[in-house]
Amino acid sequence: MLNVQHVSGGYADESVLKDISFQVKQGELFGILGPNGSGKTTLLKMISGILPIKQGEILIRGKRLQEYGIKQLAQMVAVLSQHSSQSFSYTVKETVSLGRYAHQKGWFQTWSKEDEDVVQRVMDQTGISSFQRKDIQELSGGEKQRVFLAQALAQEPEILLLDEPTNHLDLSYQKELLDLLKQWTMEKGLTVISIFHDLNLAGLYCDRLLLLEKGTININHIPNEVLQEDRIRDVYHTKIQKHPHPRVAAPQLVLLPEVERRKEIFEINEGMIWVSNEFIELQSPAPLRTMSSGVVGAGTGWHRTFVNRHVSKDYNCDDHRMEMAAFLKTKGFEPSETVGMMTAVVLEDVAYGRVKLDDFSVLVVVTAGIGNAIDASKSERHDLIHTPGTINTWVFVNGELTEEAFIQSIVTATEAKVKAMHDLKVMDKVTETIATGTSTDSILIAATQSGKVLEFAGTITPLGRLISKAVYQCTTEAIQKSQKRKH
Ligand SMILES: Nc1ncnc2c1ncn2[C@@H]1O[C@H](COP(=O)(O)OP(=O)(O)OP(=O)(O)O)[C@@H](O)[C@H]1O
Repeated sequence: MLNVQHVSGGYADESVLKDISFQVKQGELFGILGPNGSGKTTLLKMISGILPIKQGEILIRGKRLQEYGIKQLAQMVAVLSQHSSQSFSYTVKETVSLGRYAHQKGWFQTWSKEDEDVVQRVMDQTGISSFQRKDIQELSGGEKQRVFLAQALAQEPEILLLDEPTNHLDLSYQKELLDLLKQWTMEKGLTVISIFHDLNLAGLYCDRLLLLEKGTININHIPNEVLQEDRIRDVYHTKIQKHPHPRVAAPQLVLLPEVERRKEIFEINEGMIWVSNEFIELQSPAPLRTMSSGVVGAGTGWHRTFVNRHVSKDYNCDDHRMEMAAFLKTKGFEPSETVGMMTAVVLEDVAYGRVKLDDFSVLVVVTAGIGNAIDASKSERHDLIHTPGTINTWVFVNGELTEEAFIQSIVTATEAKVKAMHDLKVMDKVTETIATGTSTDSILIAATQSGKVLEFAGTITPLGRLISKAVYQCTTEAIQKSQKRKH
């Protein structure tokens, strides 16, 4: 659809863009990124024919840009610029209708039924029909933006050029606009080329991204390749971290502030554990980085309160997450800051202990109910019944863990738990073989993310050794206490 070949040019004698080449296919949502002054707007002006090209060619549908007449080009390309403004007093509908100019024939321009239909349709699609009689000067920045988008769409272009289209738009209109553009590219084959300052929106919506750096192309590729930590840091001169979008297969970037919130030096220790009949609680002085399977606070996050709540053996609830969150609130805990688990064991049977090396330490807290113990290798012989007999394992690390170390910590802690069950010969009642856990075991790994960097947590690494030892000992002790209570 669009073919940019070795284009150079800019303003007066100075070449802002140097030897730019890329292609955009029909139906693509193509993003142009780059720091301030890198040449994004200049490139868009060249594609729209506003700014002459010094060297190279721009072809639209195989035909050189210069060979198109003004009206012909306006039927192919519409532009929504960053600072669309008009000084005349027009109504919304009149402003949108100006977009039909390129489609009107002859000297005596007539307003056809088709013109009217198109204007009404694009006003509906952009959600501005309800205020079509209002004066454009009376609208908010976001409303104006949508009117100018409708004007560009009324042109019925094949290529839509946008300079930061989400500027002025609040969160929901940003999403709505981009959803709409994406839909048009997919359903109507509209080609959209848009400048983005928000790298996350670009990563979420664009098929391909062109990253400009000082008037040259740094990379032209799929979002995952363009939005690499090193590349963005080098081009934008700022620290960022890449992480996956939680719902969509798209990369997202987060800024890493130079001035971090005041980091207190603290250590998670046994003195912070508080046990009552109702719950075991540990309050951290600052949020810890967590990975857990808690009823509340599951997945990865930052949490400062940890609660293991006692529930009766016949606890049954349609929405246990909601119920648990409500419980936490009644006890004065903030659910968004809490990892919460449930157990039916008597809480005073908790076992905990801290193990140390010179430069870091690990605190483990375990409650173990084994009435529901299961041999994982034969679990298909069990009915699917969730009972509260559960082993809840908390692992607190006073150190800084990598993502790898978090996951390895879960593996290592699980292996140590299985071995404790094995050595105590905890039986699966159905299969009459040694159990490996219960069907509802839960785990938490929480790290202070300060102090020693702990890259790995496999069983023989320094961190793995401490986790194995503490989890094995605490699980053994907690199981023994629970067995003793039963007899
Ligand atoms: N009308 C102009 N006359 C002369 N130089 C200009 C003109 N407009 C822009 N420039 C220069 O061209 C360079 C690229 O500007 P351009 O507007 O294309 O950057 P941009 O990547 O869109 O930046 P921003 O993110 O700030 O909008 C800048 O150095 C700018 O000073």
